[in-house]
Amino acid sequence: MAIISSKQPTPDADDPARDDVLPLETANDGRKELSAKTRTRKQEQQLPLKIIEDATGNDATGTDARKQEQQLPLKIIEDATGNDATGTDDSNIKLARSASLLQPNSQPEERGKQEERLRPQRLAEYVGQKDLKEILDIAIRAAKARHETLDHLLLYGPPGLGKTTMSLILATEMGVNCKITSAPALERPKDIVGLLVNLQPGDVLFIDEIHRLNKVSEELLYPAMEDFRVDLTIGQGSSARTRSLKLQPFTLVGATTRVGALTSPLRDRFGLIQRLRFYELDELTQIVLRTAKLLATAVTSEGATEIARRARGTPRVANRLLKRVRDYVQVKEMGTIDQPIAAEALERFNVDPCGLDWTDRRLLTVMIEHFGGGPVGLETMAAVTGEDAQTIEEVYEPYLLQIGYLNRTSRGRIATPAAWKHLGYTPPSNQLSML
Ligand SMILES: Nc1ncnc2c1ncn2[C@@H]1O[C@H](COP(=O)(O)OP(=O)(O)OP(=O)(O)O)[C@@H](O)[C@H]1O
Ligand SMILES: [Mg+2]
Repeated sequence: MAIISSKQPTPDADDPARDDVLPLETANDGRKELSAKTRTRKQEQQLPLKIIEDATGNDATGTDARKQEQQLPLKIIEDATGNDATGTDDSNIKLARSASLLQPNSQPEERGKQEERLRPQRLAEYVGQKDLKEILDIAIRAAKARHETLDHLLLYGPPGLGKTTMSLILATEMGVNCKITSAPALERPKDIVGLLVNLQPGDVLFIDEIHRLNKVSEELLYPAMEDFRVDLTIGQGSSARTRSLKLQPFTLVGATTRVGALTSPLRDRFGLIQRLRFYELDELTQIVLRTAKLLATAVTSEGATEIARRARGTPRVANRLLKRVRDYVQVKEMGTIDQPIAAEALERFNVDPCGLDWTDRRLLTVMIEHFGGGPVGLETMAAVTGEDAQTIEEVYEPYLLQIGYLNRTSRGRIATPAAWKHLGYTPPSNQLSML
């Protein structure tokens, strides 16, 4: 299976051995700057360095930090007390780790061969997403019976829910190759043309982050998707001519976390548009049990459920938590992972029993303490917490909505009584009437 991966590994900010991850201090303007005491010469040249994590959850600390700073809304990992969690102090490192443990975005070490091993290979092995599986099963059977390619498919939903995995499964089920790329790797027209002309009959072309395609690449895709041809302009000025190249029939699978950011001409060219939803507890438990088997790790079903409960409805997080618990059990020579052991290990990593990370908790706490639980507008939340509004909306709110801790109303966001209780507050009696 040909895989063209465009994702570059990012440096690991969690690694305490890294000399470019330094303790931070809060500057007068409330932003974080490197502590003068701990600057090295290398870092002196890079100042100001204040990025620990970008809005996608990827580590942005390092030599590219300034470049990234210009492009992305940024976030600094802080602990629950509002202090930076990036210092050399052990507890701070642990907090920074737990924040990234619960981030659904993939981390560098999750893009290797070992991770590929954990992906289900066939539709029958793919746990959950019942409706999606049914629809795709019918589409696959029909396409196979007619000896045609599958319709183009757009998969959208939060990170880590199985979009890439599903795309690979589709190719396997259809008995074709899957070529994987992502929109940022298709900057120049020749990148996408090169990919398209090299497709074999029936191939699946998977484009991740498809909402980030630039206009030129997107327009090259239109005739490719509709008529399996690509229109090229050869020459310049008055001698310029357009030539059409015929392509092999193929299936485009686009994946995005932001379906609203797709242009409508692109969206309309997909025959199937499917949303992936967060996984239920029993589905995630099955995923943990399956992964444990592949990793030859002994776990009871109660232990698996305990891990699943804290995994934010996301298989990638579930697999990551299982691996951390496995490490813990190995170091402590504990044997089978049962419920108390899983709970103990995850407590040590500061993973909340509901899978909240400290930003989730802070958002809810601010709503409760400063706004009586809401309603409060998104922009106000962003201003008060220092988080980027888009990040709140796309990364944090979906899970809080899913577990019923947050409600969106026309007047703003409301923390539900369940959120009050989870954080140790007593909800006011008028809270229910607000919902
Ligand atoms: N339905 C599932 N059953 C079992 N494991 C799954 C399932 N969905 C995802 N996984 C596991 O979760 C991991 C993440 O899945 P995947 O990479 O497909 O997510 P994604 O939606 O493409 O994420 P991103 O938006 O970050 O690209 C995979 O390594 C896979 O092992
Ligand atoms: Mg993916």
